[in-house]
Parts: sequence; structure tokens; C-alpha cells
Amino acid sequence: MFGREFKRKYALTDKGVQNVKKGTFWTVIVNLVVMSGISILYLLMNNFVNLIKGNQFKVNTTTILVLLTLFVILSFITHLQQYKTTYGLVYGEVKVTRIALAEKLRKLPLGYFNKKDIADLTETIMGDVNRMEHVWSHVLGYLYGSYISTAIIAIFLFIYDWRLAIACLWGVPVAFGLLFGSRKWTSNASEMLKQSAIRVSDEIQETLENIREIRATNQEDTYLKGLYKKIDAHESVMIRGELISGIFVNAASVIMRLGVATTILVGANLIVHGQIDFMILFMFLLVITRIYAPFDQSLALIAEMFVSQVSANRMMEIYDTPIASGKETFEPKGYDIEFHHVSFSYDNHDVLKDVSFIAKEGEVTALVGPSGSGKSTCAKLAARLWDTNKGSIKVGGIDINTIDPEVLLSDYSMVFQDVVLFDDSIKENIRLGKRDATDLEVYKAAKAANCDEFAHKLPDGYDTLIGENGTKLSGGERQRISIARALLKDAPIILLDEATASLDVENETKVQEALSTLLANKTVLVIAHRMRTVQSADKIIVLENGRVKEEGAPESLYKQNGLYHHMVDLQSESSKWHIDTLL
Ligand SMILES: Nc1ncnc2c1ncn2[C@@H]1O[C@H](COP(=O)(O)OP(=O)(O)OP(=O)(O)O)[C@@H](O)[C@H]1O
Repeated sequence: MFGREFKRKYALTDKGVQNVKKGTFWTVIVNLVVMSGISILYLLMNNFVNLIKGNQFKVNTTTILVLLTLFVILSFITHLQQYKTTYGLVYGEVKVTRIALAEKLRKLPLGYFNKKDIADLTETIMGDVNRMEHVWSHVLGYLYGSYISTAIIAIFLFIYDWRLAIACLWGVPVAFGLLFGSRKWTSNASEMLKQSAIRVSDEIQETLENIREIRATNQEDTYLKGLYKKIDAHESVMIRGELISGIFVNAASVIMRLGVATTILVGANLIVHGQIDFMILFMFLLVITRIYAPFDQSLALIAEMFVSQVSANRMMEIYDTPIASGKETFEPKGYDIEFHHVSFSYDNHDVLKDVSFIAKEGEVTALVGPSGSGKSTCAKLAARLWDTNKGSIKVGGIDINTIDPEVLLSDYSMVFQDVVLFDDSIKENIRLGKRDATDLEVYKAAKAANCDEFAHKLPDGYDTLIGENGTKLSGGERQRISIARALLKDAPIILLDEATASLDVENETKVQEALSTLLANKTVLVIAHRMRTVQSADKIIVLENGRVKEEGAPESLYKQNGLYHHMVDLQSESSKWHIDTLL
């Protein structure tokens, strides 16, 4: 009952399954103890009937008082245990699950995030885990405990009088059958609700992120109208979902309660024919109230369980996605990067086709080519941010697909176009390059990347908080922090994707100096649109439509009169034109 399938179905950890087992056990005990209270009521009623008939009490009052006291004590202890095991332990499960999901996401290949949007993943870690928390604490133990205790009580009832037992219990399987039959509708409604909630939060996120552009283009009304439309749609889906589960839960509850009527009918019939006496019917009616009580609550819980299945499936999908794994040691012979017939596509969009080249250690290799030709993709593949579809990439003779990405990346310094900064101080953002770096090392790298110039103008210098993704800084300042980070890391492989694109000429010259110290004797792969930044490279690879079109040293390549030649000429033409028109 509580095996692997159960664990997967409710996205539980091993400890979580153990806790549900404990919760179930104590729910069974609670239900049986409560049921034993009914025997005391039965004894009291029996005494009362004897009193009316003018007979002696069957059980004396002291015994009944002792039983009552025992019942109260047992009830208190068992309810307390049930509370502790069901509600208390589950909070640990929530924390462990959130950490496990975040840890898994950290190890997933970038391709996974291409298919999922961030609002969706946030909804899983926060919303879905919250929903499951309620199922783990309030539903599973209670439901499974009620199944088991009812089965035990049903066996006793059947032994006592099978006719009354059937009259009393027939409604239970029918009500549950109806709910299980409605599962498809409730699950669909829940999935639709989740999707519409994600659409609303996506829209809100997009509006907030692009607020400047929306204002600049006077699109506030259009955006707000779109948002209101999505909120309205979400409300309708929510009402429809509540209605569907409400209809089925109430119908099931009514069916189950019909059991009271049939028990009275069958019991009265049996009394009339002298087959049972009134006290037996009375006992069955007492038992019914206790059997129905947990099931009545269970009907609503089952509906919640179906709905929660959507959340559990979404969590399991993250758990089940294979991570980019590999060996934990990386001992290459040198740091040459070799692309061997590499092909790659994002989903079904072919981007690189049979690309082969070598970026040698101690040299600067530049990737150039028209926009969209696959330059950045090559850099991302070289760092195993994505895995190749065909061919291989070797560093120092070792296929990088066989190395754990985290281990591999410790040998890379990267400065990409889209700089990522955290809402922390400038100093801590730079220290990300080398966790154990001293303040002095951080300042040295910062100075080399020309961060001094802007950091000293800020109120708290290097301790100034820079806002989410560095919103309080300019593009060039953000890029200099990213370069300082790379300088601090000082790894043997350097990937620079438009590293100095956001800098003005003065800053670019200074940062280039710092970069040239960093680049000495390393394997450097540079992507640049501006041809003058790659003219000092040792080798240039020209990409066109995902294929290597030309390859060689800048001067000899220029002489070939091919695409590179054309690009260099075009850029010097356009810069002349730009200056002329400005003048
Ligand atoms: N994450 C992604 N998901 C889907 N397609 C992508 C993704 N990243 C890039 N692409 C597509 O892959 C192709 C190559 O992109 P890439 O960024 O490698 O080109 P690039 O040569 O670096 O371009 P640019 O010079 O404009 O930066 C483009 O058509 C782009 O639309």
C-alpha cells in the first residue's frame, strides 16, 4: 500500500512515506477508540431500557464510569498522537521537498528551462508544494486510516448481522465509485486552473519587467486590458472547478447518507419479523454515525486528492528529468578546446551543422559571423551549458559530456552579453568569481576591470547594494563587474561573448588592458561583432548559417576575399558613414 507507486503518486520523500504510515496508524487507532465510545453509549442505553422495564442494571454504574474515564484518557492520548504525526511532521517534509526541487533544478540542463517558463517553475516550488503539504498533512493519513478502520469495523458488523451491515454500508462504495468516476473532470478542471494562474502571473511578471517600454510606447491600456481579461478568465475557470467538485462531493455525501434510511427500513422489518431486537438496530444506528463521519470528510478530501494529483505530477516531472551528470574529476592534458563535427538544435531548430575547429591553449580564437549564425551557441556548448546533439567537444582530449558540469565550469571564466547580477553589494557580486577570495583580491580585480571609477561615486562604495540584477547600474558598469568577476576567477579557459560591447571607447581601452593580462597563456574564445576587437586574435572562425565558412589568422583570412573580408569592409564603411552623418 505504501510502496514506490504511493511515494511517486504523492511526490513524497522516504521520510514522508514513513510519516504518512505513522499518521495512518494513529488515525486507525483514533477511529477505533472513538468507536469503542459507542459501546459505552450502548451499555448506558441498555441500562436505561432495563430501568424502564423495571429490571436491574446489566452493567453497574461504577464500571460505566471507569470505562468512560478510560475512554476520555485514551481519546486524548490518541488524538494528540494523531495530531503530532499528521500535522507536526509534515512541515519538515515541505522544507525537504522545496530544497530537493531547487537542488534538482540547479542541476538540470539549460534545455529544460528553454521549454519551461520561470512562473511555471516558481508555481511548482511554492504553489504545488503548498497544495501537497495540505494533502500530506490533512488528507493521506486521515483517508487511509479511515479506510482501514472502517474495514475492521465492517468485518465486525458483518459478523454481528450481515443484513443490517449491507443496509448500513452499501452507500460507501457507491459514493466513492461516483467520486472516482468524476476524477477526470476534477483533474482537468484543476489543470486548467493551474494553467490560467500561470498565465496571469506570467502577464504580471512581463508587465512589471517591461514597464519602461510599455510606458514609452503608451501601451499601458492595452497591457492592462490584456491582464484584466486573463484575471477574469482565471476567475471563471476557478468557479467552474469549484462547481464541478462541489456537485460530485455533495451527490456522494447524499448517497452515503441514504444508508441511514435503508438501515432503519431493513432494521424495522427485521424487528417486525422478530429476527432482531430494538437494541441491535439502535447499535447499528450509533455505529453508522461514526462510520459516516470520517467518510463524509473523506469525500471532500478525495476530491482534493484528485486535484492535488496535478501538483504531484508537476513535481515528479522535475524529479524525473535527467540531470547533466558526469565524472567528478577533470584532469585534462592542457586546455585546447576541440569541436568535432558538432551539430546542435534548440528543440527542432537546427543551429549548428557539422562544426569542427580547435581553439588552442595560449591563443585567442575569435568567432565571427552574421547575427544568428550560432556564435553564442558555440560558446555555450563549449562550457556544457547545453549538450551537443551530434559530434563531440573535447577539452585537453577529454569529452566534456563525460564531466559533471559543475566540476567542468570551475575551469571556465565567462563574460556573456547578458550579465547576471544579484541583489547584493558590488563586492559580493564580484566575489562570486572566487568564493574564498579576500577583500583585497576582490578590490584588485575590480580596479583592473575599471570598477573603481563608478564604485567610489556610490554612497557605500563597493558595499553599495545594486538592486535586482544590478538595476541601479548602467549597462557598462554591470559589464565591468562581470569582467572583474572573471578576472578574479582567473580560470584556464575564458569565454568572452561581446564582453566589452556596452563600454564607451575610453573604458573599453582600459578594460581591454586588464583583459589582456587575464588572457595571457589561457584558452580564449571570443565572440565580437566589432571587427576591430578581433583583429588581434590568433585565429578567426567565420560562421555562417551554423557552418564554419572560413578559418585562419586575421590577415590571411582578409586576403581570401571571402565573408570575413566583406564583414570588415562593411563595418569600416558603416563607421565612416556614421561619423560623416554625425558631422
Ligand atoms: N535559447 C534558445 N532557444 C531557442 N533558440 C535559440 C536560443 N538561443 C539562440 N537561439 C537561436 O539560435 C540561433 C543562433 O543563435 P546564437 O545566439 O548562437 O547566434 P549568434 O551568432 O551568437 O547571434 P548574435 O550575433 O545575434 O548574438 C538563432 O537563430 C537564435 O534565434
